[in-house]
Amino acid sequence: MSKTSLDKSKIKFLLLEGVHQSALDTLQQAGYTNIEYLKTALPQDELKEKIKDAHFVGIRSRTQLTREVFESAEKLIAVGCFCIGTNQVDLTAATEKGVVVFNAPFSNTRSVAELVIAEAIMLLRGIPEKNAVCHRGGWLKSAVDSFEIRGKNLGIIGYGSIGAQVSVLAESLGMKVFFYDTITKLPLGNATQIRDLNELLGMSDIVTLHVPETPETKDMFGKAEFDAMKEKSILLNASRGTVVDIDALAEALASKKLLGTAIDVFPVEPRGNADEFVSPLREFDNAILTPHIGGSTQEAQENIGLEVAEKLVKYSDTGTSISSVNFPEVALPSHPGQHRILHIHQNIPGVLTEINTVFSENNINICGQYLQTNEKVGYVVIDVEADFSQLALEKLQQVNGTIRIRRLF
Ligand SMILES: NC(=O)C1=CN([C@@H]2O[C@H](COP(=O)(O)OP(=O)(O)OC[C@H]3O[C@@H](n4cnc5c(N)ncnc54)[C@H](O)[C@@H]3O)[C@@H](O)[C@H]2O)C=CC1
Ligand SMILES: O=C(O)C(=O)COP(=O)(O)O
Repeated sequence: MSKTSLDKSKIKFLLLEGVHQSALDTLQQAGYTNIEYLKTALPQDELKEKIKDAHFVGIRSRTQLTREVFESAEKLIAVGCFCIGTNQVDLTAATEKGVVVFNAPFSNTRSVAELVIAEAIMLLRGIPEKNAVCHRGGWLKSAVDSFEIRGKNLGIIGYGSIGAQVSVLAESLGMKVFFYDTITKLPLGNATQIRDLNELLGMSDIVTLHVPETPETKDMFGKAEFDAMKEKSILLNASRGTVVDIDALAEALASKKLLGTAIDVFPVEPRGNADEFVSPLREFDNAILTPHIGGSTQEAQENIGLEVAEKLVKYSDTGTSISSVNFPEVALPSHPGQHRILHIHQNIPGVLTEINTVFSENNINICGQYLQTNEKVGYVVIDVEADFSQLALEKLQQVNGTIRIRRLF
């Protein structure tokens, strides 16, 4: 089953933020040729205009898909986040509109972990400052505040896919790893979970943040947390810019409490490479500032392009919502020769009964059916005899609570 009710050449993909060529190749190989490709994110007004006739949209971390944007996106079926974070998408609004959201939860994790380890080594040796001084014609040959990474304590906050990889790499370099996470996690290697954040901060030479952007992690690292850190320790943040209070960090650098910092993500980031980057951290030579490139490697981007494009193709061709971040997960095996109806509805009592009544009252045989619900929506995939699919489609459109309905051949 890979024929869509709308001719594939009419199904429009809007790909933003320069997603990798592998995404385009995957879509084209699957027969989807109506692709608009842009290298940057779009301001809200332009985005609302462009998204109007898109059936699928592909974004990275920069594009804000707000409720207002979803209101304009009348034809939108699914969103592909070609990254890990989905905080830039109003997932509640997406779900209510029957729009499925996918991401790539693993493909760039190694890239972030490698960057973090490299930065930790650089900062413990004072390289950013020494490098800056050399560039200005100076010479800072000194061993003061210069340390090996071996034997140092690393404190990881958020021991998920990235945090756990940082843990393994750090141990291979001889570091002692401790981590703090809100849920109990299996420590890899010899790592130790610490239940109290302040305790972790007080014992770590290097602290690295790997939490998602949520209401709980917003500003979770402020003055109190800097105060709780060891003297002359280091903070790394390659998670989200909302997690760290940048003014408090600037203060900790100015007072020399910290030996240095590496920040990849900022509360406000330029929309594209042509815009100015503004931050109070610019004045500190011992701050490694990178333009949100933790996951920006060729390897990661190619894998993400393939992974997310495949998920979009699968959802378009077969209705499979497995690994979606906001939708009930459904994958019905194909029944050759049958037609497939995808019905998304509000999760209110009685909808499935009404759906099944349509079939019994009209003598339409169901060949396969799979329903899953979450707190907002129900998603049911039904395979029916080809001759009856048009009738079923028309009747199901009238079912109370219907949000969206689609047919595949
Ligand atoms: N700089 C970059 O280019 C990139 C940044 N990221 C960011 O890194 C984040 C983490 O990525 P993954 O490790 O793949 O996510 P993950 O979901 O696998 O792990 C996150 C961990 O943080 C924990 N956590 C959640 N709230 C917490 C809290 N308040 N305190 C302590 N722990 C908490 C979770 O329990 C989980 O173990 C992503 O959400 C994304 O925002 C991801 C990829 C690239
Ligand atoms: O994967 C993530 O969550 C990231 O932060 C990477 O974002 P990007 O694709 O580089 O805009």
